[in-house]
Amino acid sequence: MGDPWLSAYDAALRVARKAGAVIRDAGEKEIKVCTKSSTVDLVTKTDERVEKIIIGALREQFPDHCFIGEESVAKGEPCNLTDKPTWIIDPVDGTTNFVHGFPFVAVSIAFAVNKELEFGVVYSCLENKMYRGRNGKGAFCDDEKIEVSDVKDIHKSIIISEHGTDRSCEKVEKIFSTMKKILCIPVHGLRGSGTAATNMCLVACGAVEAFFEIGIHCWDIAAGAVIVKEAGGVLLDVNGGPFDLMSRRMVSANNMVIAERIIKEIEIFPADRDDAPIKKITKFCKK
Ligand SMILES: O=P(O)(O)O[C@H]1[C@H](O)[C@@H](O)[C@H](O)[C@H](O)[C@@H]1O
Ligand SMILES: [Mg+2]
Repeated sequence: MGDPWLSAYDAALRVARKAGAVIRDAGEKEIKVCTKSSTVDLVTKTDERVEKIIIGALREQFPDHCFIGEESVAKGEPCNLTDKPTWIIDPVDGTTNFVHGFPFVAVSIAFAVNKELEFGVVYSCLENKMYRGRNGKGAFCDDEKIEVSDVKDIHKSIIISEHGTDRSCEKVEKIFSTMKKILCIPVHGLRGSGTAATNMCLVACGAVEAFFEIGIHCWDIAAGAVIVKEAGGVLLDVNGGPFDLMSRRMVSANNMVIAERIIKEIEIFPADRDDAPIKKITKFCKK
């Protein structure tokens, strides 16, 4: 049998580039900002427009496929991963960065069949870097093959995490307590690009050893998960168990030694699963 998902992969690359160009253009103009689940969970017309462009183009070519998109889910569409061919899309990963002109913004498109991720494309559109990975076929940044770092000594590592968009003090305390413990191991440094998709690509290309977060969504990490795995890295749950795309928690690392060392320090807090019963999110826009 040939390569059943090659045309889907090519379509993902094409539409990611197109989406990135729309985001770059929109960043030059005035950006009207609305909020979703909290006052720091930002959304713009560009997020919605780009998601429509991506899903519109893919649906035209693949009318039988299913779609999970960040902005569609916010409007009340289901977020269930079934065995059917399913696209998992974050049109603008790093919306806060986009709004502020902080230069890491990514289009993230993944494709799963039988609940297995087949490929992932992360277009870091302000840097103009196309990261991509296909199951069993390696990971690339533009035309260059990428690999995770070979560092096993946590003391020689850089670790990424993020603060997320839930600012309840209890959670923020746990996030900072975890970060403090990791910093005091000590590691070489802690970083955060503001986009989970880009963070995972930084793990994949060996710039950092690990990225972990609780509270991310499947669309933030699905494409990055393929890229990390294909670059030789590992994906785990924050409790050391198997990675679960819908669980809203993840550790991605260059190897098990680094992953398990970080996991020892992570203070876990609850996050509702992505496939929990649907809650439409009310959007607030200032007049
Ligand atoms: O909402 P977008 O798509 O910009 O993505 C999120 C990031 O990817 C997270 O890592 C990050 O922690 C934030 O939750 C951020 O919202
Ligand atoms: Mg995102």
